[in-house]
Order: sequence, then C-alpha cells, then structure tokens
Amino acid sequence: MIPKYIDSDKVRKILTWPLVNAAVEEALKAIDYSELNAANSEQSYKRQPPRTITACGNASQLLLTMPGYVGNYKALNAKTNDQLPCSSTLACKVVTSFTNNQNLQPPLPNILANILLFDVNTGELQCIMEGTQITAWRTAAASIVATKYLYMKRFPQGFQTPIKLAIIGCGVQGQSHALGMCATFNVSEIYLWNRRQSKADSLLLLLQHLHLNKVLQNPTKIFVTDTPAEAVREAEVICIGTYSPHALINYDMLKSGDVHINTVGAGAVHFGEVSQDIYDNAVVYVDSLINARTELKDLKANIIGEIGQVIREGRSAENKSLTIYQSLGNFGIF
Ligand SMILES: NC(=O)C1=CN([C@@H]2O[C@H](COP(=O)(O)OP(=O)(O)OC[C@H]3O[C@@H](n4cnc5c(N)ncnc54)[C@H](O)[C@@H]3O)[C@@H](O)[C@H]2O)C=CC1
Ligand SMILES: O=C([O-])C1=[NH+]CCC1
Repeated sequence: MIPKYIDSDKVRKILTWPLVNAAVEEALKAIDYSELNAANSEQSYKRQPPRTITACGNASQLLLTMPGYVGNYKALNAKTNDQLPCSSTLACKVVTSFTNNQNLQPPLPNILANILLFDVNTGELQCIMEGTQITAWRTAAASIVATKYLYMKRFPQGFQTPIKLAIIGCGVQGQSHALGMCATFNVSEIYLWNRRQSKADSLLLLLQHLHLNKVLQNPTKIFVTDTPAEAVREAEVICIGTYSPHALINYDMLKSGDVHINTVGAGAVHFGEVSQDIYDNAVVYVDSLINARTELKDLKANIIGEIGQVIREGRSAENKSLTIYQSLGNFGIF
C-alpha cells in the first residue's frame, strides 16, 4: 500500500488557534502514567511512552521520535456532530533538529517534522502528514494552555485579563507564540527581541499587518527592543524560544508581582535560556515528567509536576507569583 501524503498546504488549511489549543489541552491532559487498561478494554486509553533522541554525529543534528497510541475512542463528525464508530490510532511524530539548516542557501527550518499514521490492525504505514507547521503551532498552543492554567486563572477576569507580552527570539517559535498568544488572549502590549533585529522587525510588520486587516484584534502597541532586559521589564507573560546556551534573562530584569514564563528552547539542552536565579524564585511545571527525568536531569529547579495534572485535578498552581512552564515538547496525541 502506498501511504497517503498530506502536505503542508493541506495541513495549514485546517489549523486554527481554537482548534489547536483545544487539541493540545486534551493531549497534555492525556499524559498520565496510571496502570493502563488492557487492549480489549471498552474504555478509551492512551500510551505516550518517553521519546527518544538520537544524535547524528553531534548535538546540533538530532532525530527525535515521539510515538503515541490511543485505543477505543469515539470521535465526533466535525460537520454533523454525530458520533463516529469507535476507533484507535497508532502514530509517531518524527522530528529532526539540524541547527545549520538556517545557514543553507536557500535556508531550511532547523526543526522539520513528519507524522506517521499506521493501520492499527496490520501495522502498515497509511499516511505521512507534514508536521513542521503542526510542531510550530502545537508548541505555542502548549504554552498558551500553560499560561491559561498557571497565569490567567489567578485573575477574576480570566481570559479577558489584559497582558503585556514579551517574545524573546523571533524565529519560528517566536512567531507562532506571538500569533497564538495574540489570537487567544487580550494582549495589550507586545515587546519583541531577537539577536538579529531584522527578524524582530519582520514580526512587528506581520503583527501590524494582521491587526490592520482585522485578523488579529490585538495588540495595538508593538515594540522592538534593543535588549532582552528591555523586552521583559514590563512583561507579565514571557515566551522565550532560542538556541542560546547562555541565560538571556535573569531575575533582576523581571517586573515584580505576577509573572509567567514559557521557556521552550535552547536546542539539544532543553533549558538554559533563563538564569538560575529565576528558577530559584519560581515554581516549574513541565509537559512530561517522564521526559523531564532524563532531559532535565541537570536542571536545578523546583519542578512541581505536569500541566496535565493541573488541568485534570482542577487545582491551581502553587501560591507563587513567578511560574515557569518548561516546555520539552511532545507529540500531542490524545
Ligand atoms: N519545546 C518544544 O516543544 C520545541 C522546542 N523547540 C526549540 O525552540 C527553539 C527555537 O526553535 P525555532 O524557533 O524553530 O528556531 P529558529 O531557528 O526559527 O529560531 C531560533 C531563534 O533563536 C535565536 N538564537 C539562536 N541562537 C541564539 C543565541 N545564542 N542567543 C540569542 N538568540 C539566539 C535566533 O536569532 C532565532 O531567532 C530551539 O531551541 C528548538 O529546539 C522547537 C520546537 C518545539
Ligand atoms: O516536541 C518537539 O517537536 C520538539 N521538541 C524539541 C525540538 C522539537
């Protein structure tokens, strides 16, 4: 059987922020390690084992594999809302992170992804879905869900609470975080910083264009800053997605009071963009504790648990004004 290929144009057409945010929220909730039901169970169940990371020669060339299985689920027909027959999905997201790609002529994204879907009865490969954009959207959506549960829930106005947002690093992740956050929350001001300023300028132009064309309602005030310190000085929510091996922000740079940080980058080492004194003063949540045990073993931080636990158990984050969502990344199956 020749697998069906779903290219990036087709994928892009179905992605919207409400859809991706809701799917990612379910996927984060679905990460649990309770004894799973037998395969012949009537109930829906899922498996998301730890991901593997293979270095291909050196740490700047990585292959990440993220398998997932959901058994016995009943989806709804998106058009009619009727319940579809019970089904199961076996899939694996395969991501490469080759950090020299941006220097190629023409450049390629550093992070490339494909999602493989298998026949659950025979194991045959049925479909390959282009996953690069899904990864950009999924990662930003996970930060959005973390911001919703760790930060927005602190305020009576919830989602409507106006926020000043800082984006540190305006590459693929910086852009998807800026667009997703502005599409979801009431962002009153946004501060953009990138090592090479032209990328921050381009993101400013894109945001202005989308605002003028009423694709985005906010923000009305957009600033490009000369330093990360200027970008975070007023910010209540900070999203940082770079390959920086050194901390770009430290505790003294943050405003006092309620602040939430989504830190998604730093390449092969999945932390380091944020200084130790920020971790010392914060409580930290992750997407996957199983992956954190290996990938964050050198991080000295008060890791409280997973975002999924916070959502499932309906409990609010610890009573601390500074929270961090330390994003490692995962497949996003539920
Ligand atoms: N947690 C997750 O689920 C995911 C994490 N990532 C990570 O997010 C980070 C960004 O990925 P992309 O946006 O796709 O890459 P990108 O190449 O599109 O953007 C990277 C940005 O980082 C900046 N940068 C690189 N080195 C820097 C340094 N030493 N100091 C300051 N800025 C620096 C660049 O100027 C660029 O704007 C990477 O570390 C990547 O591994 C990417 C996808 C998913
Ligand atoms: O989850 C993901 O797709 C990734 N995490 C780190 C790089 C890509």
